Amino acid sequence: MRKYNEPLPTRQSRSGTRDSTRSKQPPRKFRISKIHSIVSYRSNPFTEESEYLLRWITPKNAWAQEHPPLSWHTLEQLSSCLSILQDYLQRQVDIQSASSRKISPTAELHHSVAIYNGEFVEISEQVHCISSQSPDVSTLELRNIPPPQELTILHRRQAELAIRAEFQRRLKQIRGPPITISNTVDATTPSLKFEFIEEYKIRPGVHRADEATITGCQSCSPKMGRGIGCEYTKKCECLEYALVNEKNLDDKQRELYAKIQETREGSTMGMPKKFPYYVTGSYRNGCLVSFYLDSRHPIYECNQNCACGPGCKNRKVQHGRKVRLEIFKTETRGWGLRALEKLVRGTFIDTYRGEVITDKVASAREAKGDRSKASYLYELDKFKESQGIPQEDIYVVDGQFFSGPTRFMNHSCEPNCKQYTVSYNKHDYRIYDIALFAYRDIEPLEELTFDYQDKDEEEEEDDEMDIEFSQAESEEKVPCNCGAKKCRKWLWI
Ligand SMILES: C[S@@+](CC[C@H](N)C(=O)[O-])C[C@H]1O[C@@H](n2cnc3c(N)ncnc32)[C@H](O)[C@@H]1O
Repeated sequence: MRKYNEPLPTRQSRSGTRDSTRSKQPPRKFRISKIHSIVSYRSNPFTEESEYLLRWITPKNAWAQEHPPLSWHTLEQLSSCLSILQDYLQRQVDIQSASSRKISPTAELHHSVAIYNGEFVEISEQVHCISSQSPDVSTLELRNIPPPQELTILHRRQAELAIRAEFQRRLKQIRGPPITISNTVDATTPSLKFEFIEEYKIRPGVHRADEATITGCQSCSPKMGRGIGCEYTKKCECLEYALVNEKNLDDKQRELYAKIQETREGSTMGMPKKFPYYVTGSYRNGCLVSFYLDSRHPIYECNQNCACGPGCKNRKVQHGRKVRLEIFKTETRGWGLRALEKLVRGTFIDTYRGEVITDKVASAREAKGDRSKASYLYELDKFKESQGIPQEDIYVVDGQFFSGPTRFMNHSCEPNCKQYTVSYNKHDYRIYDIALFAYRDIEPLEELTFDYQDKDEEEEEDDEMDIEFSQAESEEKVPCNCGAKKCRKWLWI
């Protein structure tokens, strides 16, 4: 809990314009409120500190709407709610660039308003403002509210540095090797409304398959063979779901497998399978094998109900990121992601995480958003066709407000990474991990990208035919700035 006991002197009391006869204490019920926004800024002539005028959220009744409480706060005091300051800085930029429109940040306040000192409290991880116990609370006619001064260069810089420091503090809390941030393009920082998470956040209406369906391999043990866990694909019930190793099929199996591929019906159980990861001491140890990199086959890792134990080599993605990453600002694609070390083909980077929401909620969020702004929605539709799942039952991962570093990965039509389905429950077709792997060797500081469309070649050919036809609707589309020779020109076709 954060508290500031010393009430700030108000502008009115310093300038002597406070009209104490009009002083109004807000009704008791308004004493705790969430913060709405910053509506003004001043450079305090006495302390030379920056001070921001905060508007608090008021209940939807006439009195409250007409008398929104406001209070002045220093940058230090805003340290627990810097995303509000970040919004204010962005709004100042927007106002300056909207040359045809004059926007006043206080335009919506038509009446006399209360300006009084507030204190911050954190309730359920959200910052609220409570009115100070000080009697120094007054009302002020709107015309007396100072119009926001233009932020001094020094104060803007101080605010930007405080915002950047907060983002770096959050980066340090992420599990695994360090993640840094770099921006040589401008002074911005990714939104502080965004939070890093380690696991999916399951939202209402989304259900994982029953725990009882999480079956594990029972005949395996931690010390099998060369001590690599589930080495023997014929013995391991998890690896039974792995990709068929065509090289090792006998004639009868080869015939059956060809039929299964043609009709997409039948079972590959009992056929030799391919282990997904390199398991021996080469520099590729732990990397996804080419066999999987080039196929769209899901990876079924061992799970908590398996007898092989945590050291089993059929567990890679579940142990998390092992590479050092950097979030950096690009010239034309917003923020991007790069690795600070060389990645060999098949290296696991990280999963794409977020809130898991229903298709209906995703559509509503999409409709609310601006198409030209960034999209962070990723459909979990890998098994849609094979399992006949209707579109409305598909879940969607939204990485806008909660996610991991891969949420900053941009699209490329010729990407250096690819996304793969990783499942720990063979019987859950609606929730699984989306894991990003290097698709080729990648040099340090090279931007990491993947193809947002993730289509097979056949589908891509269809799309190419569509492009000319659909360019007429180009206003709806987001232009692609990947710069690849074979760029499809639009992000989503
Ligand atoms: C998952 S986010 C990637 C991170 C994003 N650049 C950011 O600053 O937060 C996807 C969004 O990034 C932008 N983007 C990604 N790849 C792009 C590309 N090749 N060309 C233009 N914009 C791109 C688009 O706005 C897209 O909706």
